[in-house]
Amino acid sequence: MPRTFFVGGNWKMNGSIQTSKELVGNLNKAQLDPKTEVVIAPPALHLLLVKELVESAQVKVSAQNAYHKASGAFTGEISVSQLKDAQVPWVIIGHSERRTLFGEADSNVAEKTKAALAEDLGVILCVGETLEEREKNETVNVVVRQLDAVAAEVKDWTKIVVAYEPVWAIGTGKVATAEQAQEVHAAIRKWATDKLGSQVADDLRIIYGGSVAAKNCKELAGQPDIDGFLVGGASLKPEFVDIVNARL
Ligand SMILES: O=C(CO)COP(=O)(O)O
Repeated sequence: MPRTFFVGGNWKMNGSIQTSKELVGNLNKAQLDPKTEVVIAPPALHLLLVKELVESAQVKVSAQNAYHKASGAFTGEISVSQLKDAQVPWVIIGHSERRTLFGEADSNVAEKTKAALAEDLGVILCVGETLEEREKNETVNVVVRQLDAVAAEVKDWTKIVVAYEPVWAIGTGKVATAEQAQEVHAAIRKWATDKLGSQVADDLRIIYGGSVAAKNCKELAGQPDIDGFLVGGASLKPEFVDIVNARL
């Protein structure tokens, strides 16, 4: 079975009630490639509003983060169980901004992923190297370390989408070339084959994130191991629709 193309829009900490309504309104009006799975991740405060406003069954919502405990004295956090209760079907885990700005270690990412899957959520699991790590030729080692940490806790990867997001490409306008991205995606698929078996590896969606835009998405989408995108800045603009339709 060919892997279903997956395009996520990570709105990060952007927008207001009004702009969220406008973004969903634009998506509701757009012609989306029916073969693409679309998941948008608004700020937590806007998640349920956005979920209510989305008209197409093709478009689902995602949280940008979650805490692994079900409930308790964890001020400011939202649990995976609360996401499940609110019928939010996806969660982004391990985004590099969570890792670098909020101190999330590989072990935190692993326990969050495990907890989210236990609630039957889909997980967009982010991995990727810094510029310094790339320059030291450590890209694949870093990504494998990040994936191994999750694989130590999680055996069933069928509800995980891996997002390869090189940190140096995020929000910088400096997109990885199609060759650079394909090389790492292929290494991730090889890791999955060795660690999880060839069937799981064949089915695993590996998406690319980092300065994806209408102007570069088609070439990236043409690579054999690029199964979609996780889009930041451009997911707040009308061009998000062009990215969803990259394979058309
Ligand atoms: O971090 C990203 C998506 O999660 C990518 O962000 P940009 O598309 O703004 O580079």
